[in-house]
Amino acid sequence: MVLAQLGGTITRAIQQMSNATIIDEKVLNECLNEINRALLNADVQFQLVRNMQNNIKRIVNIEDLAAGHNKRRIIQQAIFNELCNMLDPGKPAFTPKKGKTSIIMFVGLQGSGKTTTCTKYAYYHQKKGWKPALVCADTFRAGAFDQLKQNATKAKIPFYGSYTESDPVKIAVEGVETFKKENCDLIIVDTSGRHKQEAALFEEMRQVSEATKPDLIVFVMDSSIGQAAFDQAQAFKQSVPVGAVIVTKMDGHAKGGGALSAVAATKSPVIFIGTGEHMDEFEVFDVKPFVSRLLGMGDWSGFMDKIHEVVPKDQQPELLQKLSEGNFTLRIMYEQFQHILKMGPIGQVCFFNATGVQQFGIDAKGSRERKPGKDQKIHDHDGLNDK
Ligand SMILES: Nc1nc2c(ncn2[C@@H]2O[C@H](COP(=O)(O)OP(=O)(O)OP(=O)(O)O)[C@@H](O)[C@H]2O)c(=O)[nH]1
Repeated sequence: MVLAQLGGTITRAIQQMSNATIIDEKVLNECLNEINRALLNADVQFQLVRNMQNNIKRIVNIEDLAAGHNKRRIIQQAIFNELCNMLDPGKPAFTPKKGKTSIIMFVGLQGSGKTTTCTKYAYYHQKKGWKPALVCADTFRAGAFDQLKQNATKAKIPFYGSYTESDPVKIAVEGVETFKKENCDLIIVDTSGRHKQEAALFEEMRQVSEATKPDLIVFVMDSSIGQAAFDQAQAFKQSVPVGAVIVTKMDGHAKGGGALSAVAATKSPVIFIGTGEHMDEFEVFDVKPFVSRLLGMGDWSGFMDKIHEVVPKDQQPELLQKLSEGNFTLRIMYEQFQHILKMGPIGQVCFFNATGVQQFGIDAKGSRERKPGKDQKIHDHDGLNDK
């Protein structure tokens, strides 16, 4: 995980600055140069890095700081705030409400992980009591519908798509209408992968968006995209009103800095990160805890969230009751031990998910060839029938 290396380098630069006997302009510049190098190495866009350096210098005016000021803390705080600002466009993404129909459209480059992420997003909400549904409007990649169907079936999420219809707008509209009638509160529309040179495909994406009127358009971005992230993300934003970003493959060897560039290009926040191929390898993204973890400052809120996730909710009051009565038996200890094991290696709990709870696997892409002779539309209510 190269982002962890980035965090390590920034932390070391701050540490070196802290070790200096006197903190003057030269020491500050050395620290900032080191941080800049680390960010550029992690593929963060040059302009963003330069803005960050200028902002910190403007906030931390060494000459003007009186002798009594704790310069180290002020600089540390300024670096922390600037990293947060880079990832925070200042306005939150649209938040769907349980029980009220919301349409969420997923867009992105080929292979960025849209189909996988659509299912993860649906599964995440389904676990929280929502009624999600998936619509496959990807008519470009043969096998996309089979992949979505397979994932949806495993997660028992209703899905809609077609083997023969080649118009994604038609499928998207039909799917959305069908699931609206079924009172689904989260209708997720998966679209084909495309890149900014493909004008026709961009036009098609715009039409799907216009026809389905999504409440939120999510730009799915592979964390390994690197410096190309800014331009690609900007091209998507110029065609459709992207309102949020999901960064995938954060478990790989990607430098991850492209995420910062995508936020800047789309002026939209990162809402989730994908941390593996499996359905539950998906985490809510919060800027401050993320930057805290990046700088090795720990993230206790994330840790507590994880505990709440692995200890079943219905057992929590009973457990608290027993503990408050001083009733701590070997069985309770064994059960809690089992829950803690589900959290995976402790070092990764607060960084990038390694829960080890892999109830459903998501398969790799299906065949690139369409299977002939299948002409029926598929609309499976419980997702269990493999038509
Ligand atoms: N390691 C890892 N792999 C992922 C993650 N998300 C998706 N993948 C894998 O990335 C590959 C591409 O994912 P898809 O969901 O098919 O991507 P797509 O954007 O729908 O692809 P197109 O429809 O061709 O544009 C698959 O092998 C996924 O299993 C992730 O967070 N981590």
